[in-house]
Amino acid sequence: MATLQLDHITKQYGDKTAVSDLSLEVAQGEIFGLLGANGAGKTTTMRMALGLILPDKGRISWFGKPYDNSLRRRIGYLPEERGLYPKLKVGEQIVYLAQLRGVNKAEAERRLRYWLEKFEVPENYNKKVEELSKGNQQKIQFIAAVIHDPDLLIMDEAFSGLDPVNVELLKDTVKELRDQGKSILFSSHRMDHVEELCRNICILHRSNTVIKGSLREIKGRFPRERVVLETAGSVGGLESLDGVVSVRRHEAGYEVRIGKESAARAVLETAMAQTEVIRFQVMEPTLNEIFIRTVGDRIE
Ligand SMILES: Nc1ncnc2c1ncn2[C@@H]1O[C@H](COP(=O)(O)OP(=O)(O)OP(=O)(O)O)[C@@H](O)[C@H]1O
Repeated sequence: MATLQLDHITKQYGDKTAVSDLSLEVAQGEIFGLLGANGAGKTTTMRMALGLILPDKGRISWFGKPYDNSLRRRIGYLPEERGLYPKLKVGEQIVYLAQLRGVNKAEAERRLRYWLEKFEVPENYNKKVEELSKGNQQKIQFIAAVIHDPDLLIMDEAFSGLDPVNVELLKDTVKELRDQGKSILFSSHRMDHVEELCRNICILHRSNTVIKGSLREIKGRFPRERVVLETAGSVGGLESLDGVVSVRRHEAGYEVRIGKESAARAVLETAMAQTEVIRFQVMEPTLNEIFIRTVGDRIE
C-alpha cells in the first residue's frame, strides 16, 4: 500500500488547467521527486496531496484511505513561501504548532531542543523569527514540518536560501527520515539534489506529465552523448571523426559530444593510437540534461 496515491487527478482554476490527469505513488521509505518549470503545477499538486484543496477529477488516498482530519497529525509540510510569524519567538511558535498536531508541551520542547542542536542553532530557541537569517529561518521552517514526527512529508524547495554546508546538513536529515521509513514528496529546481535523493520522479510541464518513472529507468531511455576522455598527452583529430558533434579541451583532457553512440569507440581508438588513455567514460545524461531536453524543447 502506497503512503500517498494520486489517481488521475485534475485541477482547474476557471479555464486554466493547473494539473491534468496526474497519477503517482509515494511508497513508504521513499523520496519522490516532483519536477517542472515555473507554473507547471507542482505547488497545486502538493496542496492537493496535503488535502488543502480538492481535485476536480480523480482520487487521492493517504495510507490507503480517503482524507480525514486525523491525517493532519501524520502529514508534515514545508511550504515554499515561508509561513512563520516574524514577531513570535521560535520556542513559543514551534511548541504551539506541535501541540496543535497532538504532541504534548514537554515532549514538543524536548523535540525542538533536539532539532535545534542537530541543526547547530540551539541559541535560536528564545529568538524571534525576524531576528534570524534567512537560512536559519529555513531551518526553523523545516523543524516546524517535522516536529510532530509525520509519516508523510511534503517539501516544496526544501533547501532554498541555505548555504552549501547547511544544504548538506538538511539533505542528510532528509535521507535519515527516509531511512526511518518516512515517505517524502519533494520538489526542487535543483536537479543535482533530486538526482541524489529521489528514486522515482515525475516531470510536469504546463500541467501535463511528460516523464515519470524510476530515475534509473528514465536515464536508460536517453542516449549517452557525452564522452569523458583523460589522456597523458594531447590528442588531435577528434573533431573530424564521424558522429562527433563537438570537442572541449579542459585541464585533464577532453569532453566530447557525440551524436551517435558508435562514435565513442572511434574516440577511444583515436586517443589510444596517439597517447596513453587514463580515463574513458561514456556518460549517461544528467537529470539536468534530461529536464532541459524534455521541458526546454517544449517551451515556445
Ligand atoms: N489559486 C489559483 N488561481 C488561479 N490559478 C492558479 C492558482 N494557483 C495556481 N494557479 C495556476 O496554475 C498553474 C500551476 O501553478 P503552480 O503554482 O502549481 O505551479 P508550480 O509548478 O508550483 O510553479 P513554481 O515552480 O513557479 O512554484 C499556473 O499557471 C498558475 O498560474
